[in-house]
Amino acid sequence: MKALITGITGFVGSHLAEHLLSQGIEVTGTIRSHSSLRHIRHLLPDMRLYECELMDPDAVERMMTEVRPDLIFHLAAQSYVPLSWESPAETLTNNIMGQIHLLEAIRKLDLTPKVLIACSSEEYGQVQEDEVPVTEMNPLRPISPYAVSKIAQDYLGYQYYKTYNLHIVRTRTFNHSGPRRGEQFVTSNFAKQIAEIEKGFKPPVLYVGNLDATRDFMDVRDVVRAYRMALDYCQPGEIYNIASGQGREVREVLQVLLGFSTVDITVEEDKTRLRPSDVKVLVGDYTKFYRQTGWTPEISFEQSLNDLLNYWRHELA
Ligand SMILES: Nc1nc2c(ncn2[C@@H]2O[C@H](COP(=O)(O)OP(=O)(O)O[C@H]3O[C@H](CO)[C@@H](O)[C@H](O)[C@@H]3O)[C@@H](O)[C@H]2O)c(=O)[nH]1
Repeated sequence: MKALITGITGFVGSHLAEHLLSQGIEVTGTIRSHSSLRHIRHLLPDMRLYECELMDPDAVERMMTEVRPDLIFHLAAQSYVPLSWESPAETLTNNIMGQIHLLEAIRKLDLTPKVLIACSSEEYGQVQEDEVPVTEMNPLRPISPYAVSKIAQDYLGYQYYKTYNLHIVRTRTFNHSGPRRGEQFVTSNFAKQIAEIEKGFKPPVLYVGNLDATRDFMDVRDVVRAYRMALDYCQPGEIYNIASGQGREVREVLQVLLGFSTVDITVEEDKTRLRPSDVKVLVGDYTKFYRQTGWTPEISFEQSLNDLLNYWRHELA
C-alpha cells in the first residue's frame, strides 16, 4: 500500500508519516524547494520525498505519474488564520489551486486512489450558541479568508466526487496540538513562551491575544489516527467532523500550561494578537465519524499540552 502526503514537512504531515510507517505503509511526501525537513529528518531513511510545487500543474502530473499512490492525504495548505487577512489572495490561490492540480492529475491519469481532503472547523465560522456542538449539517458562516479557502477545498472535493466519481473523503477537523506544533498557533505559542521564560531567555511576561474564544482541542496523534481510519471506513463524497466534543476557553489552555511551569509568570494582553474577526465558539459533534469508524480521542487535553511544553523545553535546550 502506497500513501502520498502533501504537506509532509508540516506539523500534521510529520505525525501522519510516522503513523503510516508504523503500519507498514510505504510513504511518499511532497516537499517544496525551500521546505525545512526538521520535523521529518528522523523518518528519512524509511520514506521517499518528492520535490513538487503544487501550484505547478505539470509538476503535479509528473509526480502523480511516477508515484501512483493508493492513498492520498492532502494536507498542504496555508493554515494560519491571521496570515489570511494579510495575504487573502495568496491563501486562496495556494489552498484552492494546489488542490485543483492534484485532483486534475488524478482525473487525467485515470488513477483511483482514496483521497482525504483536510478541511477545517473554521469553515463553520460564526456559530450560534444553540448550535453547539456543531454537526456537519450546520450552516457555514466563514469569517476569515482562510475559512473561505477551506470551504472551497471542501466543496471541490464534493464536486470531483460527484462529477468524476473519485473516492474523496472530506474531514472538518477541529483544533489540534501536540509536539512540533508551529509556534504561531495559540497552544504552541504559549508553551514556547513558558519554556523561554523558564530558561531565562526572556523576562517572565507571557503575551496573549483573545482568551475568551472557545475551541475544541485534540492531540495531533489522535487526529492522524482518524485520518487513516477515514480512508479505511468512511463513505466517499461525505463530510465528517473530527472533534473531541469538548469546548475549552483559550484562557484554560493558558491556565493548564502555567500550572506545568516551574516559574512565576505575569500575563499581558498584546493587542497585535487580536484578530479583525475571531470565531467565538467552535465545538464539534463527531457522532457521524464515530459511527463510521469507532474512533474517539485517546490523549487528554492536559497530556497533549504537557507533551507540547516538554517539546519546547527540549527544543530550546
Ligand atoms: N495564534 C494565537 N492565537 C491566540 C493567541 N491568544 C489568543 N488566541 C486565540 O486562540 C484561538 C485559536 O487560535 P489558533 O491557535 O491560531 O488556531 P485557529 O485560528 O483556531 O486555527 C487552527 O485551527 C483550525 C481548526 O479549527 C485549523 O483549520 C487552522 O489551520 C489552525 O490550525 C483564536 O481564537 C485566537 O484568537 C495568541 O497569542 N496566538
